Amino acid sequence: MSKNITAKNLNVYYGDFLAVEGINVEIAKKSVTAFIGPSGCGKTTFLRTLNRMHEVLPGARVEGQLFLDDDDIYGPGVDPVTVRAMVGMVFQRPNPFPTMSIRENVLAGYKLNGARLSRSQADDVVEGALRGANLWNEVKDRLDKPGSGLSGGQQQRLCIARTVAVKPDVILMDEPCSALDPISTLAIEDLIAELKQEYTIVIVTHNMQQAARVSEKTAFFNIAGTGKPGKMIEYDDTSVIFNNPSNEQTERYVSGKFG
Ligand SMILES: Nc1ncnc2c1ncn2[C@@H]1O[C@H](COP(=O)(O)OP(=O)(O)OP(=O)(O)O)[C@@H](O)[C@H]1O
Repeated sequence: MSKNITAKNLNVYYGDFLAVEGINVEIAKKSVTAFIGPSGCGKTTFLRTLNRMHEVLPGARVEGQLFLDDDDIYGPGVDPVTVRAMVGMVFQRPNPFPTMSIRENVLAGYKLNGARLSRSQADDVVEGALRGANLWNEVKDRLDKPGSGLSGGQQQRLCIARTVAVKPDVILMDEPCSALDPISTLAIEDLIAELKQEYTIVIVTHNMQQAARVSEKTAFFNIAGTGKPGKMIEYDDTSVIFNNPSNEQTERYVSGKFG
């Protein structure tokens, strides 16, 4: 249910523009890895290559290899839709489907995949996913009410429930708390700590305290200047990145001297 991620010599383009260059990284299963770095250094771009979301933009492409365990997700004949079922994504703004009920939102992935569930199977999926997202107790009496009627923090947990419902191997989170208040943020951080027991989690965050709180490993990205590609400068245990980084750029960034 959880897979290792390995990138080998990965370059990421928007048309002719090389946005991210030369990524080599191994991310262990059942762990949380944070991507940090200044704006525009390619964190989101690289994150979106991990489930082949990048290529939905016209002209966007990837060079190199990206493995989930031993399978290259960019290998010949691999269906991006299958990859996206294995690698779920949670976005910056909670985005439940506004016309769907809470229950329908949780089941949306099954519907998209064309799976047919009996009523009792669907009930089990809904309860399991909402429990997994620490939302069950708050919504169990209003499953048929619209998902858009929940608070922002609850909506984000609903989006996490929708993601875990289809049992992915990896969960990608792109600044999942940036639109949330501090209490909801802590609820999501607690949830991340629980989810890592089952999933490989990669999170982009601008909040360095958050990276320090939730992740075991941190990757620092940087960019040499406008128009230059973003690079992964240093990747290590989170405690090393924040307390004793080996690269001077990392040290300057985590100590607040730039960015
Ligand atoms: N759709 C796009 N088309 C062309 N270039 C893009 C597109 N999206 C991003 N870029 C460029 O790719 C580079 C990396 O952007 P990206 O959004 O990945 O950075 P980031 O580190 O996630 O930034 P932020 O922290 O501000 O979200 C930037 O130069 C950006 O302008």
